Amino acid sequence: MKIGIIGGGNMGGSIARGLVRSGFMPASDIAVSSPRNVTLDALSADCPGLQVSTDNSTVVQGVDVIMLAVKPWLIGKVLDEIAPRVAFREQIIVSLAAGVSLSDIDAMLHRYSSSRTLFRAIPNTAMLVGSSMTFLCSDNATPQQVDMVKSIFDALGTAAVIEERLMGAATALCSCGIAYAMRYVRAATEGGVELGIYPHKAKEYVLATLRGAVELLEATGNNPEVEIDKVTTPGGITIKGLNAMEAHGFTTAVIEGLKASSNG
Ligand SMILES: NC(=O)C1=CN([C@@H]2O[C@H](COP(=O)(O)OP(=O)(O)OC[C@H]3O[C@@H](n4cnc5c(N)ncnc54)[C@H](OP(=O)(O)O)[C@@H]3O)[C@@H](O)[C@H]2O)C=CC1
Ligand SMILES: O=C(O)[C@@H]1CCC=N1
Repeated sequence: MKIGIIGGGNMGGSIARGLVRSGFMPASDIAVSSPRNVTLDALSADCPGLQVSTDNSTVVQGVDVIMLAVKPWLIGKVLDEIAPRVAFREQIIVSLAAGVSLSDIDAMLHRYSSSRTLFRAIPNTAMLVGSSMTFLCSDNATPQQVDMVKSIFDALGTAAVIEERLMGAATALCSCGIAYAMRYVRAATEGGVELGIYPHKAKEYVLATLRGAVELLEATGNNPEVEIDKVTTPGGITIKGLNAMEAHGFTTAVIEGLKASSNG
């Protein structure tokens, strides 16, 4: 398999770096285009052998999968640039653009081809370390094509194929969600500092605690409340902390944040 990636930023760059680092494919089978040489030079330094170009239409030649990793408002412009060089019957287009639907992309390509295979992929920034939760949906794809695209994102973490109607919710939960998790880490770290722990130590302790929480939930399969019950001694300090957090809107703040993201 060969992959052409248009846009070498957070997403496009992480896909290229992640696929090479994981050993999923050699750098020589990946081509990346981006307008600035500084972006391409950094990618080439990390992934020797990668094919790089400032010309988007170059990277679509001879690849099986074309990834669109540019900002949402550039998708139409990029498609107009590459469409004359795309073999729509053979090449799969995967858009990473949040909020741009399969039918939006289909409409942009209507004048170039009557039949095409389209995917949307919504990963998160943890692709870089092989731990992204990525959501996929598709139009006009065979089961083999779905397996092929899923295998790419499984190499960068865990991929799930979902209905397109759920993409907004999934984006909020897991793609924006990584920023929300970071904000919890920052908040907990700041709390630790106020309680007298050095910042770098507080962050280390918070991360270790979160790792433990994730592993407990994964190992037991329990609802988080079951695990919370094990921590909250009646009349003890944990319930006092939880109730103070709820009094300040913890759960509501998280849910309202997710809803705001998903409506955006
Ligand atoms: N960031 C995230 O967490 C997530 C982002 N997405 C989606 O992924 C897409 C990319 O986002 P992200 O990677 O964060 O954005 P970045 O800004 O990090 O990367 C975009 C890249 O596009 C390049 N670029 C700009 N104009 C063009 C062009 N005309 N042709 C080719 N490349 C171009 C830029 O190049 P250069 O560096 O050379 O200037 C840049 O490297 C967006 O549509 C976003 O909605 C989806 C899920 C999560
Ligand atoms: O904030 C955004 O719009 C992008 C899409 C999902 C994560 N970042």
